[in-house]
Amino acid sequence: MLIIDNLTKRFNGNTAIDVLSFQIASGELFALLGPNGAGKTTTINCLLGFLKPDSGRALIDGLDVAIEPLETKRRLAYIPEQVNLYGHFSGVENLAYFAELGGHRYSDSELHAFLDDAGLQCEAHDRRVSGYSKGMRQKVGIAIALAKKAKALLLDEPTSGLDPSASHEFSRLLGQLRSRGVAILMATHDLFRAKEDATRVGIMRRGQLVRELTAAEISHADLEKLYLETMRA
Ligand SMILES: Nc1ncnc2c1ncn2[C@@H]1O[C@H](COP(=O)(O)OP(=O)(O)OP(=O)(O)O)[C@@H](O)[C@H]1O
Repeated sequence: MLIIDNLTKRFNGNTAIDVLSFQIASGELFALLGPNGAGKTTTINCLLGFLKPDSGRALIDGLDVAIEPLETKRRLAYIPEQVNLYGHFSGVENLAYFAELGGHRYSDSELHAFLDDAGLQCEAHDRRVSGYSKGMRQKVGIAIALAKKAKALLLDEPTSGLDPSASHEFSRLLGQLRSRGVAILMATHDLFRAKEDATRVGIMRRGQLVRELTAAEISHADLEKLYLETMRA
């Protein structure tokens, strides 16, 4: 479970997040849409504990990020637009390192099994990550989420720059994480993936959640129309 509770964040007097509240249950994927500067990344940074909110709370698995920063980080996995891995280490070495930071130590065969589950081709497991594509790096990110047994996953524009098959494969992996009970927050500009992958879709504007809908109840065309109308309002 992931909770944003009346969160407000200002930068030099400018309000980036304005009394924002929403909840994401275990096994749910909430897609957060909104124009550049709407406050999506700032929301994620508050959940990660990278930014301290001016008021309100961010909770992960019932724990307040501001009060228990280390424990909440252990329960979280984060996949930004470019997954940061150590380029001179292999996929399996990166996974071992990040899993251990999350308090989990695995055997070599267990680590390879996580990479297999995340769809990374066998021949790449022991290769240096510096030669990986964006999609391959994301698979290591998914493997880290699996190995950490993360309760919540934060994604910031994960499908930008992925080709259609990599994007489709990525959404299949998100489905797997959902079925394991992970609560997923995905900030995105990709209306198609939001409609396809999310249980709920939120539209943010000027730091506020101005629309919230159930993905299954809206068509692709209507979501786009609603988004554009919300931007014009
Ligand atoms: N570190 C910072 N210092 C000052 N202002 C910031 C900082 N981070 C974000 N902002 C401001 O907060 C507002 C929200 O930015 P944010 O990056 O959260 O938007 P976003 O919805 O993620 O946008 P995008 O779709 O472009 O990624 C913007 O006005 C931005 O300029």
